[in-house]
Amino acid sequence: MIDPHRDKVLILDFGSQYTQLIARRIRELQVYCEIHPYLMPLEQIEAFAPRGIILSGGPRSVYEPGAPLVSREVLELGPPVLGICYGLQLLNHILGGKVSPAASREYGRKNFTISDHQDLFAGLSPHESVWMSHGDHIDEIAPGLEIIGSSDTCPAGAVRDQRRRIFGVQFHPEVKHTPNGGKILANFLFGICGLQPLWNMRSFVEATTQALRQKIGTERVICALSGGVDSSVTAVLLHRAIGDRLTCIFVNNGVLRQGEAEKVVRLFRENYRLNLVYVDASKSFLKLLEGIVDPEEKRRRIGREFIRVFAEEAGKLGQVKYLAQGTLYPDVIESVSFKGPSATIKTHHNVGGLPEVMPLELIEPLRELFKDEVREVGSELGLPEEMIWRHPFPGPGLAIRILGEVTPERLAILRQADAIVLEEMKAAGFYRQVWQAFAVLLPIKTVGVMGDERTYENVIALRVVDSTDAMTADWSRLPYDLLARLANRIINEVKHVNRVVYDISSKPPSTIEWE
Ligand SMILES: Nc1ncnc2c1ncn2[C@@H]1O[C@H](COP(=O)(O)OP(=O)(O)OP(=O)(O)O)[C@@H](O)[C@H]1O
Ligand SMILES: O=c1[nH]c(=O)c2[nH+]cn([C@@H]3O[C@H](COP(=O)(O)O)[C@@H](O)[C@H]3O)c2[nH]1
Ligand SMILES: NC(=O)CC[C@H](N)C(=O)O
Ligand SMILES: [Mg+2]
Repeated sequence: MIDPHRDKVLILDFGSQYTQLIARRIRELQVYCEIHPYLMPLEQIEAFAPRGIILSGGPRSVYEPGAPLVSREVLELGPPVLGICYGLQLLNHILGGKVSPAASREYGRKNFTISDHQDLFAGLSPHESVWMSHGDHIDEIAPGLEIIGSSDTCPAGAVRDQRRRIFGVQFHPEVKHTPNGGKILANFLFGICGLQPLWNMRSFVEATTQALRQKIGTERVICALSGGVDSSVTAVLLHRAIGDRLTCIFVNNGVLRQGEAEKVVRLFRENYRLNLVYVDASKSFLKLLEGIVDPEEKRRRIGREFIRVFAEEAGKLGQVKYLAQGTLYPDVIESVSFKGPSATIKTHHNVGGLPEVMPLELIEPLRELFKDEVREVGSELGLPEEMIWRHPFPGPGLAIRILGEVTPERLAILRQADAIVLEEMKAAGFYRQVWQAFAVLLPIKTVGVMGDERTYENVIALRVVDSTDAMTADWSRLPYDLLARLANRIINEVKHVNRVVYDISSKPPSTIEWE
């Protein structure tokens, strides 16, 4: 078996907003890569054994005191190096050239003239459109470097040293606004570094299954399973590796969607025959939520109860060594990035520090993957489409979509409305096109008229958003007739609702959820 990690690329991060995009593009070209802070020690770089090194862009200027630098040794390790934007300026600086502020800042689409098509620009036209975003430029080119491309205001727009296999571009090949950026990256990876496109989810599944078997040996593993994409793929992958030695714990917290508990249990018990402990703790959760209207207090109570229930169930299982979690690569990057541990990581991302409660070692088989790669793994593993394309659903569930107190009556209203939203979104073919679609029950009543009778009933807000990572989002421009159908069905079919409104706020300044 060929190891999909064999041909890998190291991306040293200098703080560019595009660093993750570089990684995405390389992965799309089927090459494994990792992002590390520019301060990664030389021995660690050597141990990582990259077959190509990319220096990212960054907000600083190389000539400033305290600018982020790497030692010259990094350029002399052996693997070819590609500097992008700040990375190019850095190369030039380290190799003895001069970088200074340009007369005019270049920002946006630019025409770029290519003067050499041998390696980095093989197969490209003499003129290409590229995306620029810089205020500094190469003023004096370092000894050994030659110019292979330029724009009207940036003479040293692309440079190389063929002997030492060092390359640099002032523009950003990783953004879509550089239409042939992918070709340039492919030239670097396949032409210059001589890599092979080994990274695909089939080989990932094979390699990871073996690695998990080796690591876990004869020990036992537990996994908190929500039925969401991340924990489901984690569970199925582990089940494939260690079979019966995996036990999943799925908690019904009383605020799940309509039919969700049954669906998750059926899918995992019947299709995968995996050990699934189903804990119906809905009574205790709902009891704890009685009278609570503050959103943060709802979250805290649900989080604490999750941990209690989980610990109790895990305790019943006896000797367990590992806890599996569906941590993804963006979570990892956020916590190791150039800027240091990020404050934006959501505290809710795992079940809330379970390892502190129980002395378990963590297993995170998806920690190298982006969400779309996780979905592909799910597909390789034969998970049903419905599960793979499921919208994210928060751990505190419907509790944070019922504004005000969570009561059995109000839960029933929201569940039914929510089920209609999902059904109609799927029927109209819009479910997969949007990031999330759900109903929210508002804590107010409004007047309506039904069959000549005055009504005084609840309002449902519809929230449907487009997003790529939930960090920013915009309301989806759904067709009016779909909105009309949603409103009609909800008002007609759900008792105690007489009005539906559509949320047209973007994030920021609003958030996706209402609480
Ligand atoms: N009802 C539940 N029972 C057991 N574990 C749960 C439950 N809800 C959430 N969890 C745990 O909390 C983790 C975080 O939940 P989160 O919603 O962020 O991720 P997910 O459900 O795996 O995927 P998605 O983001 O697609 O919903 C889950 O991966 C799972 O381990
Ligand atoms: O597991 C979770 N526990 C939570 O407490 C929680 N709050 C928000 N979300 C999800 O995170 C994304 C961003 O949501 P917001 O824009 O509302 O912050 C959206 O996808 C939300 O659904 C949660 N997920
Ligand atoms: N985007 C970048 O990498 C910018 C690099 C450098 N700070 C400049 O403005 O030229
Ligand atoms: Mg979830």
